[in-house]
Amino acid sequence: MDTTRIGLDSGAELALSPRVRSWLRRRSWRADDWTASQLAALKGERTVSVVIPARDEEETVGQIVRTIRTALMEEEQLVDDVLVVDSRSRDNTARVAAEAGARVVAQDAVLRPLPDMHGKGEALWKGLAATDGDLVVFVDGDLYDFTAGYVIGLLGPLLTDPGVDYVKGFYHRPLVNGAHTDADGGGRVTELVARPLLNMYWPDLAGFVQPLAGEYAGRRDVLESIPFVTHYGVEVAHLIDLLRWRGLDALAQVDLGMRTHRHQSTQALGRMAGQIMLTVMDRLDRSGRLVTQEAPSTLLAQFRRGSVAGGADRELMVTDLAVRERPPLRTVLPPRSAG
Ligand SMILES: O=c1ccn([C@@H]2O[C@H](COP(=O)(O)OP(=O)(O)O)[C@@H](O)[C@H]2O)c(=O)[nH]1
Ligand SMILES: O=C(O)[C@@H](COP(=O)(O)O)O[C@H]1O[C@H](CO)[C@@H](O)[C@H](O)[C@H]1O
Repeated sequence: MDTTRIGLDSGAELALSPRVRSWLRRRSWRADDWTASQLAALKGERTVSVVIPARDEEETVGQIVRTIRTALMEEEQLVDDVLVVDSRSRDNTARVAAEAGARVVAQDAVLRPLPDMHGKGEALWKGLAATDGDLVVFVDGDLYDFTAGYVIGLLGPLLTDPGVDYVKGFYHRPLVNGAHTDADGGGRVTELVARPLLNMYWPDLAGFVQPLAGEYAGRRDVLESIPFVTHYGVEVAHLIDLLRWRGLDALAQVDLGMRTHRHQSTQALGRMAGQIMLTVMDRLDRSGRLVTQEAPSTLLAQFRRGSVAGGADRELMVTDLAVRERPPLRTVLPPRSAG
């Protein structure tokens, strides 16, 4: 089986650890290595939930839900539940998702007595809590070219290899800016922040093509046993925590082809980068690898063009990037009844 199209140049052959080279060969697949009918037959009694975190995604969430329902719930019975977590949307995300056939929950309505937390990581943790599938697939709600193959590819290793607990998607990520497309310009925070930091401090994760991919899947018992960092720290923390707890071989990746999505502004990505850096520094601190006299500030000052009162031509704005963390869900939920 041609499991991957990732070639290694001579420099990489020498530089990459044998463990990562071996992992790349054994733990990289392609979405078309499986079909929905094959996996539907294989899944047996196991159940599958798809969780879509969505904040102001009325333009794209409906098509994603319809694709999943038609291809993977009606034509094939691979997916049992598709949930959209309405993450304080200010548009018609909830209505569009419901009309497309998704179950919809409001992020802050799940596990109500708990105090609210914020951001994408919170939406995902609440989505995990509001579903019960043995396997859980996370799909961003802002994708323009989502196909059922994303879900099929992510489920493939989990349904065929009991040694795999968690699967990340990877893809080519064009950066679409109006009429101009940079074929591999997407994943800016990945290339500028996450990949360098992971290579520096967790080189075993160097083989992940898209460590921040928003499409990934895992076994519920594993997902309920790890913390979910709020905001945009969630993906990088998952990889670091799972590497430490389950080991590299429990992780895998699948080539999903191409991914285009709604791009955020550079300043928004600056805030995302700050949250990822704070998460990485927290993980370094926890493992005793970061010795500092004082904790890093969580405040980010940014400057944006625009007139403000008094005629200044740029405005200083300050954002508190502090991320928090939800504990493993199993420490919050009552024990599941056996059976
Ligand atoms: O507070 C938030 C922030 C983001 N998202 C969703 O998480 C996904 C990824 O977020 P975003 O597109 O902002 O990140 P990017 O893909 O630009 O890195 C999208 O479906 C968002 O609607 C969310 O549910 N709550
Ligand atoms: O990969 C990235 O650099 C960022 C930004 O992507 P773009 O530069 O807008 O294509 O997108 C990802 O990062 C977020 C933080 O982990 C994830 O939550 C998003 O799902 C993912 O798209």
